[in-house]
Amino acid sequence: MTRIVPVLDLSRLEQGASERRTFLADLRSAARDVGFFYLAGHGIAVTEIDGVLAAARRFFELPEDEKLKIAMVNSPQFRGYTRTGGELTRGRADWREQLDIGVERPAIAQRPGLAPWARLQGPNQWPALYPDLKPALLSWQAQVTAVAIRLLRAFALSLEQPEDAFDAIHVGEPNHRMKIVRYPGRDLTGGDQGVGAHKDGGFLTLLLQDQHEGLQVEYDERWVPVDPIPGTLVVNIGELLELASNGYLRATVHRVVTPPAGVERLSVPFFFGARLDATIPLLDLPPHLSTEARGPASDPENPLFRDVGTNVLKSRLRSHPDVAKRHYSDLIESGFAPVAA
Ligand SMILES: O=C(O)CCC(=O)C(=O)O
Ligand SMILES: [Fe+2]
Repeated sequence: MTRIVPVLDLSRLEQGASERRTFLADLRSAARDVGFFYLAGHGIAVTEIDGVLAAARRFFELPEDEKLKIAMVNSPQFRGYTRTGGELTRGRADWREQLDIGVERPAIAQRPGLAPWARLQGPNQWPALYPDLKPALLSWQAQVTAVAIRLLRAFALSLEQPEDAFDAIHVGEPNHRMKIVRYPGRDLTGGDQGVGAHKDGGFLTLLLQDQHEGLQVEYDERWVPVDPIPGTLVVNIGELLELASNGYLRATVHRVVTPPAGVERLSVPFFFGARLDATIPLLDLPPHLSTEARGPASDPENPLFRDVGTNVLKSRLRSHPDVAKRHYSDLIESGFAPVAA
């Protein structure tokens, strides 16, 4: 039986012209059909994979008050710790705790006329009691960024575009976000929504999951499990790639179901986005592809904008109303974005 969510081996890109061609065809059909695949052959060492999961585990074992010292609500850049139940998906609480990390850059001094999304640039928050976390997560960030860029180039080729078609959206100031996430077991939570059904907002997501099940993708009007395969990353298409390909590629809805009682699940999603100052291009697809482009399936509750910074800021404000109220009340009062109560 073929898997609904296929496994693709990235090293085939380097195995001669014919292997490369079939890899690109497989990539295109996986991304178009289910929008999710497992990536093998990515070149990231097992020790690195084990290391980032161990670092995540140690962070979550810190005392609650230590984690709360770096609570996300301190950060206008939406970086830091969110306790279980503190994040909303479509207005409902997700039962997971997490630490959000972005690109380490200095904050931009505020002045009149600056775009609202310029406030998203700035430093991360790190736990004083666990100094090794920063190098572990920044090392992971660098490795998955390199894989994401290789994949993005492969996507460009698979859509019969120049290899550098997406360079303008990341070169110089790549923008991405990652998280370490812990889903507590059913005995400790208020429901079964680990994270509610959603699409990812960036270009591509590269997800590392531990050995526990829970991730599911919507396919053919049912939920299909994306159970862990050791050594692989799970890749899914984000809304920006759907938008750039006019819906030829699909940003698929997915969710995480709370683990059974006594089990906790860890994951490390990495969201490769576009520069905040970028505008998403509309690719000029060849006729045999453009006739099959469905147009992006924009969620009416969450409309998409080609202007990346506006898009990112609106979705962050919606997910984290406490940060919105503390740091963005001026924007909310001016009607910039609706925010959950
Ligand atoms: O934890 C996971 O497996 C997936 C998380 C996810 O979909 C997200 O954070 O966007
Ligand atoms: Fe997601």
